[in-house]
Amino acid sequence: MPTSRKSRGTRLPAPFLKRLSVREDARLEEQYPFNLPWLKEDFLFEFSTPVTVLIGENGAGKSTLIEAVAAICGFDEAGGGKGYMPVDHSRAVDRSGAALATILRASWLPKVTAGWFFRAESFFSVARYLDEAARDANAAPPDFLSWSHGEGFIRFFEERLSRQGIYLLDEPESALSPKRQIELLRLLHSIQVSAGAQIIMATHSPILMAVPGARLVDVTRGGLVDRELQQTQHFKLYRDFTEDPAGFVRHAMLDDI
Ligand SMILES: Nc1ncnc2c1ncn2[C@@H]1O[C@H](COP(=O)(O)OP(=O)(O)OP(=O)(O)O)[C@@H](O)[C@H]1O
Repeated sequence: MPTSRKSRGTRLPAPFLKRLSVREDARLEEQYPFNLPWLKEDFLFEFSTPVTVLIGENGAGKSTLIEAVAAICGFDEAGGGKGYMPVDHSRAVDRSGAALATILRASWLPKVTAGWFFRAESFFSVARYLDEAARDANAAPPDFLSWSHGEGFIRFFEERLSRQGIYLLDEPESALSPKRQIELLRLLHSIQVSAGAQIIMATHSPILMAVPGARLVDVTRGGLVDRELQQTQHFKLYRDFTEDPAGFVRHAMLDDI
């Protein structure tokens, strides 16, 4: 992977963010986000691979956890990198991730500040912001918006993920066809192999869950649980669907799934 290592870069391999735990002095209040079911006083998550894939049911708290990591990294909660504010904050931006971050302790080796928080819903604002910033600097704008939504996403990932840093991706599949998801899978695999960057990604896509060597972590009510791809609910559902689409749909109509 072509990594533009600046003098401040590290030679150490990812993962750079090693551990997240609840601070000893934290008080877990009754309201969201402190009442997420897996958030206990002894919550501890150790990152062991360059690519970590978070899975789990809708509402499990994956986005909230990723937003908290974004806040810890100093990234804008609405998406972007350190020091970027691409989204108009005059309209309410949910600060739950930042609230969660206040009770978490993060351990790094080394602390990296480069990276990006990618959210599908703010990609348009982020891409426009990057164009404006480039024009202000008399540079060529990256122009991610002149492509289709999915093509723009992939070009953005190709450009950004080749740099050393920590990258937080929240459901990046949302604009990607299965074929484009395979392109992203290839990129993620190269990062898993080179360890030049750390990726923490929440996804519902079984294709993106299949990054060879990546750690697959299920966010459940009881805690964060390691899984094999074939054990996941997502994989089993898609497998059953592709094996017998008509039978699968018949069962689904009966609310039998
Ligand atoms: N601002 C909020 N106030 C109260 N509850 C919230 C708020 N934002 C999210 N929640 C609740 O917190 C839980 C976790 O939400 P979150 O978006 O982190 O889940 P998720 O695992 O990312 O889900 P999905 O797969 O649908 O994206 C959900 O039950 C949600 O309804």
